[in-house]
Amino acid sequence: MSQLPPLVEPAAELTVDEVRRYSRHLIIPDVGMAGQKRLKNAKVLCVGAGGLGSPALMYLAAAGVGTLGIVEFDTVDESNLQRQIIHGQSDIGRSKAESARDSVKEINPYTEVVLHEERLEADNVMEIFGQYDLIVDGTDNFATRYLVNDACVLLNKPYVWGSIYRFDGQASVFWSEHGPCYRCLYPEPPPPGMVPSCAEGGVLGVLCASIGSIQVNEAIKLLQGIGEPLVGRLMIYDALEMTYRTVKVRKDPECAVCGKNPTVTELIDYEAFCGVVSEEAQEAALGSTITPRQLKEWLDAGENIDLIDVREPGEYEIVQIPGSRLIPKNEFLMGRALEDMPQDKRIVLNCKTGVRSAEVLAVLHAAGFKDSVHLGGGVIGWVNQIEPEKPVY
Ligand SMILES: Nc1ncnc2c1ncn2[C@@H]1O[C@H](COP(=O)(O)OP(=O)(O)OP(=O)(O)O)[C@@H](O)[C@H]1O
Repeated sequence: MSQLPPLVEPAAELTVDEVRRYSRHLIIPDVGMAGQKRLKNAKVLCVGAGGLGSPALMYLAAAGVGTLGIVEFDTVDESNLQRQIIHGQSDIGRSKAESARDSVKEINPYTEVVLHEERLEADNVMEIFGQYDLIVDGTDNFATRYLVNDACVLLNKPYVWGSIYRFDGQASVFWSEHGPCYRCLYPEPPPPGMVPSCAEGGVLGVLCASIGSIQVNEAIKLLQGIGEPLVGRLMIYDALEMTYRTVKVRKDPECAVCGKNPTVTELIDYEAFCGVVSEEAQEAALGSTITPRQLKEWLDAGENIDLIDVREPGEYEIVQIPGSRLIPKNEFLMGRALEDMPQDKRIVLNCKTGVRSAEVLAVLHAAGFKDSVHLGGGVIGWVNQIEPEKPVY
């Protein structure tokens, strides 16, 4: 991919204060006065003010982007602060959108901030995206990614994408007019439960800065029309090995949304498309879900049960239900754990919130362990109702 034309026209002028503020940009030949004026005229939307959205918003603001939109519906949780550096201790419990706006304003009072305090969904995305030149995605779920992608294709907007997990990060720019879209790379979402989220698997806080700042770098290049954008390339970063590499991504002529004969010509139901919980799991959980109080009664009465925790070892180390033993979900999905299942005891599964245990329950029911059950609400529900002195995460 060679250089693309600038996405926005330059603003009429910079004030004396702005010249002082952006002087280290202005003396870069590739940016200069014209480039900085383009940033001033730019309208950039960041979806999510979380791990990726934090550094993205902070650097977009510091760089002098004139208008920053923030779509975010959630509030700041203590467990966010390890990586979501746009929020601080005193923001716990506040709206993330408002907290992010305050930080942006502190970094750069010349940036106009527009808040969209709602969940981005099929029925608001076109109206919101229509107000911006470029979309930076800082979200963490497949339904939103396919939604953002499809809306960007339909509106012909560049989509600056990033993804993080533990020590691994990826970034790319999807822009169907000039290259592939997200669906060309990932035509289908993974089956529910197959790809763990950061909430399940964890994420190194500083990885957000590495990938979020690459997203800002790409946004700035696109707005100004400089350098080689990541259009048609996927950047893969391994923070443990400390390697960056890029691989080519080709436009798929059969792509459902940007191909020659698209089947997706308007927005769809993305929650259903991404199947947050599989149908098998939902079916298995029907009539086979117990409450924390029920489990407590069984444990106190010495019932003949085998309580199996299907989370990851690091999660088990933080907090467990007394008497449980650990067998991570994948051991069931790969079929390895089934051999060790007791024939003479009722199996009770638990995970963090009840999603993963429902997936395993479906596997157990299919393997003939029909009376096995799982704990609705998982270990979080257990701590809240039975052992509130224990930590949650
Ligand atoms: N459809 C959406 N509309 C608006 N904001 C979204 C949407 N989907 C996700 N987000 C926001 O994107 C951010 C993603 O941030 P991050 O991946 O760091 O996760 P988190 O949800 O804050 O943390 P965790 O899942 O670990 O508790 C979150 O603040 C989340 O509320």
